[in-house]
Amino acid sequence: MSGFEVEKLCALYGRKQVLFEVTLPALADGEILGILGPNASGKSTMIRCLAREMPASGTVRLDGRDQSAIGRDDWYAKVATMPQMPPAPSALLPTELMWSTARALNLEFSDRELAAHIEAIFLRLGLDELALSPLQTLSGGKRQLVGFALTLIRDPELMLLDEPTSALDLYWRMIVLDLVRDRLTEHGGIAIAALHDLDLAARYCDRLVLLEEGRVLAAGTPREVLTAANLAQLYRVEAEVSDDAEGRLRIHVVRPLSG
Ligand SMILES: Nc1ncnc2c1ncn2[C@@H]1O[C@H](COP(=O)(O)OP(=O)(O)OP(=O)(O)O)[C@@H](O)[C@H]1O
Repeated sequence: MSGFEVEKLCALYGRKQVLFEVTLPALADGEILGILGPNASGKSTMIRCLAREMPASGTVRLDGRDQSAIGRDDWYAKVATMPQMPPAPSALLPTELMWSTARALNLEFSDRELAAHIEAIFLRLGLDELALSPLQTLSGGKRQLVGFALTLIRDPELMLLDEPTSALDLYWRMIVLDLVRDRLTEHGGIAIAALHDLDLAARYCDRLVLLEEGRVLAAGTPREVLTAANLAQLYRVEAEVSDDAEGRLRIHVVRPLSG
């Protein structure tokens, strides 16, 4: 695995253009890229295009190979996507969903190995006691954790996560991103996550892209792009950016800017 490159990505819904020549920083093995931007700036659309769920023009290269040159089955084996919507409430059990996803991916696990693998994932995510509870009886946050568990079934080269922590409390937000980091450290790969939480973005992402109305406003390390001026332009908020006692970037949003 050598990297992931995205150049001049353009996407439309009908005649409405939503992404305008979006180029991402070249990503190396082990890196997490955060995509930040206000509502409707195009984050989910970008994740969908990268996941190959909707057409786009431009260049997408995984491991030096053009996306279009990689067969669909091969692509879905290499790329795990967590959509913004968690698994719908239904009578399905979390464990059934994990098994059917693993079967659809043709993973080379014996039944015994797969059962142990799923149990380990559920344990890490605090889902072990809910494995046999129908999804319709789970809270929204727990269903989001089940959605994340699905991306951990295999070791993808690329993880695409659309607001993976939006329904989670403070503890589970960090556990999910710690797990992404651990996966990349242990097995390699790249993660791209659309996020709204600036503190999480600063803490976990190696690089950030700020999206404004489908265009890149800024790209770079959290320290380079999370400036008071960029936050004012992007989100229309007054923010104070400083370092905490441990040298971590701290963002304090003071108020919405009027006008
Ligand atoms: N299926 C669709 N058909 C038509 N327009 C769409 C569709 N999905 C999204 N859009 C439009 O594309 C633009 C970008 O939407 P997108 O969902 O990518 O934004 P986002 O940054 O993920 O927003 P949010 O933070 O609210 O989830 C919006 O103007 C939205 O209305």
